[in-house]
Amino acid sequence: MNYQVVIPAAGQGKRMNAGKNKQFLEVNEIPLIIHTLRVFENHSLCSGIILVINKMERNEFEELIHKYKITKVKQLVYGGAERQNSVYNGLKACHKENYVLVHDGARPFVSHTSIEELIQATNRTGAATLGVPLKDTIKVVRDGVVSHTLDRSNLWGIQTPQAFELDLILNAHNQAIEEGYLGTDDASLMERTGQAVSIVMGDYINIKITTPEDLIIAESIIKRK
Ligand SMILES: Nc1ccn([C@@H]2O[C@H](COP(=O)(O)OP(=O)(O)OP(=O)(O)O)[C@@H](O)[C@H]2O)c(=O)n1
Ligand SMILES: C[C@](O)(CO)[C@H](O)COP(=O)(O)O
Repeated sequence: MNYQVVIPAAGQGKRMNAGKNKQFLEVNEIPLIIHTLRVFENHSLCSGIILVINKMERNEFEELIHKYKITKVKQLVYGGAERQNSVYNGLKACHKENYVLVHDGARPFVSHTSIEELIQATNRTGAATLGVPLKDTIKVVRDGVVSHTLDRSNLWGIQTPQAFELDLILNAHNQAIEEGYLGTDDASLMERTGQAVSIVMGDYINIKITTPEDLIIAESIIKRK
């Protein structure tokens, strides 16, 4: 079952504190975004990539796409102030095909196996997300004091890709706009429509490169590949 993927890469990388979009930072001498794009460039089921970028960075992205021969990028779409805005802009550019995946440009280590398991789950429920059971104890904290501890047995760390039937996720985004809801992932918008979202076991190495420490981990992951 072929799919298209929307890759939001229009953030500022504030938590990385690198003075530029973290997508351009190199891991093992290759820009982060190229590591991510190559996953889908090299996946036979991926029919096309919609890359969501900051308008001011178009030249940089075009140069990298050309240099590294990423042929599946079908369109460069401009992002918005929030990740949700960026993803929505990317979804609107998708053509009516089976499934659409939404995957953070800052997650370079997702595997083809995980993607294919995600698509199989989407066949069943119309929506699915990768995730991993949490390993740390999670507590709710208010004003610097622990309020209570959550039952870890039902808590998952959610990753991307997340996969959807295109019409369903577009409807969910439109509903979120009408309700003024801003979520931190796309599955949460689907949940609000009452749509079942399947959870698919991901890999703990499918990390999101967010803070400087993540670059150290990324270098070691790459070296072990
Ligand atoms: N307005 C935004 C915000 C985020 N993203 C993208 O969404 C993914 C996940 O977001 P995050 O890891 O938070 O990236 P940044 O927003 O760049 O990081 P920060 O919050 O530290 O600024 C990233 O690939 C990022 O480029 C986006 O396309 N548009
Ligand atoms: C979508 C996501 O990667 C799932 O864990 C996460 O919510 C993105 O959060 P961010 O703050 O936009 O990086």
